[in-house]
Amino acid sequence: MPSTGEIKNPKTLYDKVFEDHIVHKDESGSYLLYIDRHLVHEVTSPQAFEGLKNAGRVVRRKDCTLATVDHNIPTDSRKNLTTLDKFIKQDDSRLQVKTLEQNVKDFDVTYFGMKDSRQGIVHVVGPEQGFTLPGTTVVCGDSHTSTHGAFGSLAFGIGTSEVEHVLATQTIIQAKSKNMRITIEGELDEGITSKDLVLHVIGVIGTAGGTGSVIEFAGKAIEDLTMEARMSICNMAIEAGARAGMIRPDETTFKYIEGRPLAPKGEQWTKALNYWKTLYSDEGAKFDYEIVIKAKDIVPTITWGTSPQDALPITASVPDPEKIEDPIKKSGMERALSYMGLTPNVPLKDIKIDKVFIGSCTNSRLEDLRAAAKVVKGHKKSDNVKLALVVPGSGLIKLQAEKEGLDRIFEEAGFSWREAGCSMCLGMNPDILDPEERCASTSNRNFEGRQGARSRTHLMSPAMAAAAGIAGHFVDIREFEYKEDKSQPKIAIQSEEDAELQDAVYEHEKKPLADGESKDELEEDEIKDIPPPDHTVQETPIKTSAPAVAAAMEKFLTVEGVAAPLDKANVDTDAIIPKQFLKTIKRTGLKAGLFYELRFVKDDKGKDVETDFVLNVEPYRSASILCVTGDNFGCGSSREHAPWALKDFGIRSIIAPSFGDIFYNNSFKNGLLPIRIDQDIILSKLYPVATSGKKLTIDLPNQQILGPDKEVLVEHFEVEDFRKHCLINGLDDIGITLQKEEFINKYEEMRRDRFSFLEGGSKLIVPARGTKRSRYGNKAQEW
Ligand SMILES: CC(C)[C@H](C(=O)O)[C@@H](O)C(=O)O
Ligand code: SF4
Repeated sequence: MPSTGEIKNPKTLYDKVFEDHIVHKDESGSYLLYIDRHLVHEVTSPQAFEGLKNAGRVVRRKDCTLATVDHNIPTDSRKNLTTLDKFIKQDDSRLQVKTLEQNVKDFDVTYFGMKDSRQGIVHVVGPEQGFTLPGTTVVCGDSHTSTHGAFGSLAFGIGTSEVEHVLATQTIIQAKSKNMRITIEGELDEGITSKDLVLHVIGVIGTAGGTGSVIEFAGKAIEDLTMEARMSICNMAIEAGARAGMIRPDETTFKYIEGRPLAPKGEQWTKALNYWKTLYSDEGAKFDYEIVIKAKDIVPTITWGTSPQDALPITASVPDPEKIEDPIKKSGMERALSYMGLTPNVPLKDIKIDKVFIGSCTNSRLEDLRAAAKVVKGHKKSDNVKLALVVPGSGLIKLQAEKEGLDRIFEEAGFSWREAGCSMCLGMNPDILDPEERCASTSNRNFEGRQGARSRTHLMSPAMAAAAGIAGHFVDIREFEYKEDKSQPKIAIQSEEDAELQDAVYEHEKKPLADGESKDELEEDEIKDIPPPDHTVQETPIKTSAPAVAAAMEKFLTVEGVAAPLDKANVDTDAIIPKQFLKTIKRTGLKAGLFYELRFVKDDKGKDVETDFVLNVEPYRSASILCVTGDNFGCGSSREHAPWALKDFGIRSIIAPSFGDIFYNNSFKNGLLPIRIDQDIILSKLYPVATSGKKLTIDLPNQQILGPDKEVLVEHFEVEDFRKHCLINGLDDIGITLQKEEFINKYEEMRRDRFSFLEGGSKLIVPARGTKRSRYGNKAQEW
């Protein structure tokens, strides 16, 4: 870090990146931020493109947009892939993929389809291609966009309405988050991975621990990590409830990026590097929260329950609810144990598994596959393990792994080697667990039903998942006996085109850095002052008269209705609307999927039968308010289908102590009002009214909640002025933002100069359409 003496106005890494992207600030404190990189996938984009089409709008910055398919696609061998119609058997999955293919064609967006080796999980593809760069703002209609923060970018998941907003305006409306720093002091012990580290952190701070904050991960243990390991950590920042995770870019970062297809080259590289080296938290910068964890305290960690915070050392036993005093926590633990089919006090190492999943945007990179292959080498999959899937994060990772012979190692051990995609991480494709099957999984979410109806997921590192596949039960990786297999793996033969594409990205694998080599290459004195932006942040008052173009939503003034009581914490969006309902390309008709796993069970004939879940009981079938007692409602996935489903059911407002950030945002975009109220007030004043079946009134103009006799129960609730203004007037954000076009133009003018190394973006990619770069021959891409 360059020593600059005492810094007058010390800033955090987050502050710096945020400030460098402000296009405009209105007097209510709401910011319009410029977005440098927008990743798009098939699940959260159809409704956004449809919105653009209906309004006659175009994609503002095609060069800042990159699309691929990942969630819906089968992971079977693509050797015989001819057409999507034949290859994707599930109708709704095929429709989503084909809809994206049509949209990228109609809007001229760079796209890696299933016949392109560069296709993969969106969060693997961005960094792999050098599209993700330090100091950029990165968004995607996907909660794990936090992954990209490993590069020192400000990267976060958004909902579909925001996807449309970014496509149309290249900006996003944002409030400033809080700054949190988690420092991991000291060095990790041998064999402890970034996955153990992040599971440990979430176990300590909880899934709501980072709510409202951007977490900067710092400390020696983080600095020592590779980029791939750093990505696994930031990937799961969302599981800690954070808006984003960030890590200061350093030599490891620069080395990773250099030479990648979309990385800046020549003079632009030097200019970029000079800027990137200014991206760190200044000494004395103010963090709202500081957490320090000792690296030495981190051991191999796995989850036992249905939330990522249910993490324990592998040496522990299944927790015992009898030892818990807090009644809410106790009943939550009982429910989780019953769902997971676990008995208290059984050592975790004694728990047998049915399946293994090595993959997902958390752990499907080369380093992960190598670690798993090292474990598997020379062993055989245990007989009680029905399936062990290994799913590379991208086609290029698959090729490189095959070049190294990893596929042979897995296959010889009885593991199944697949094509790139999200696979069993959430089972929107054919890879799912059967009911009550237990999986050792390298993914990031162990929610109920996540990998299939009544599936049981345990999160862990790739080495631990691989070892569980060999032993048939969970294993402390430190005790695992590796086999030294002398036989040389058979190396796969690649086509010339594939080899070329892969070299462009993985060439550095051939020449690993010698210790200390990188440090000297980029001297401190190369750091030059980057001129400050030539634009000043402009403030304008909120317009009170709505322009015709902006009026799109139902107005929200007062809502009077029955409030359905929900005595639960950490209600994730997977629970609000399970994955099978995400395959729609419309925003409506989602009522049937709302709380599906809680509202229905199957009878003997496989028909849905209603449970006694609150929304199935009178008078709550017509509830317009949800009164939740526990924290973190709507955590997890960015699926806007959650507010769509709630709205479709008739819910207009949700009261809870706290909310998942993305869900909170998505609600406002759909005329739904989430209200944060202290838990003790909910429990003492609102919940009793809800359980009595009487009505509450939400008065947004006065920011009050009234009881059945119109008595004031909550004197004042908080809501940002801008959001309130939009709800009351039924305003659509895009219309409002487009009125600020002059500011966007001005920002872009500055950006072309100061951040010239970001120009061109995805449009610098060698075109995939009908070129020899197609993986399966020289034919044109299907689209
Ligand atoms: C489909 C998408 C909206 C979702 C997300 O936002 O995370 C998915 O990737 C997930 O992991 O649940
Ligand atoms: S978390 Fe799973 S489903 Fe979501 S993007 Fe990552 S791999 Fe795909």
